[in-house]
Amino acid sequence: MSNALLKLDDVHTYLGDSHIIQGVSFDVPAGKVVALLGRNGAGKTTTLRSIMRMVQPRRGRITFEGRDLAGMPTFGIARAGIAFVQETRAIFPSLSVEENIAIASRKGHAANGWTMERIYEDFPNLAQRRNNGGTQLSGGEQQMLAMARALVANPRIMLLDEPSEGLAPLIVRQIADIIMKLKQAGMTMLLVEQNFAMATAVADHVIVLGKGRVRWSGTSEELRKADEIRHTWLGV
Ligand SMILES: Nc1ncnc2c1ncn2[C@@H]1O[C@H](COP(=O)(O)OP(=O)(O)OP(=O)(O)O)[C@@H](O)[C@H]1O
Repeated sequence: MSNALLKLDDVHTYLGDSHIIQGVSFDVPAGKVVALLGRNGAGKTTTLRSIMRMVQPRRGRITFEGRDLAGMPTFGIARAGIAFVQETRAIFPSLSVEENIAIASRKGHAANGWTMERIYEDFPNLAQRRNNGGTQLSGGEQQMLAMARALVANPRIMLLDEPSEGLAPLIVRQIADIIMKLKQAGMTMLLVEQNFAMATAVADHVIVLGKGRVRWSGTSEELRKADEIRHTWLGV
């Protein structure tokens, strides 16, 4: 596919002696949201960490805009335009909301034009709390701040690791709305989720991962009808 912004081709990753990712291949086309679903331990986070080269795949190729990421350090991959919003949300607790965003700000792909002003328009909760410390935020606000910090680096693609984790349903809906808004603004996203309803509501395409392999892929609509796949690999 010529419009694949990010491409994984037969990726194998080991953690210690365990063969965690066993030949994973998929594409993330520009402007689309691809969801990576699977049970606990299926290898979703390890896939994201392989893309960022926080772990080194032993075999296979990962290309971004046609360029092989092998041998690149994690910071180089981030600078090339891949933003990773980790489950830990990695907020600096001693800094204010505004300072957290400011230090992450970078021109990056300026055409995207994510500035502090634009962040405050799209994340009114953060605007209200701009002078609050990172630790004074709710879980949902911390997730929004983590996403805002990724956006102001003006990436080409965002990797989101379980943004809904630990959040109340109402807040999950707010996060889903933000993801939809980003998609409408043209942002490409690879979304790792446990929340089936949320992920299928926002994704154009779904990859089901099970025991380190791609077990199924298709549209959200198709997955809702694929009862056996859902039961076997997702438990929903
Ligand atoms: N250092 C390690 N050595 C061996 N196995 C590990 C190590 N770290 C994690 N694992 C195992 O790797 C597997 C994949 O983990 P991974 O975090 O990628 O799964 P996941 O699908 O993202 O699940 P989760 O939702 O729990 O993060 C798990 O079974 C985990 O127990």
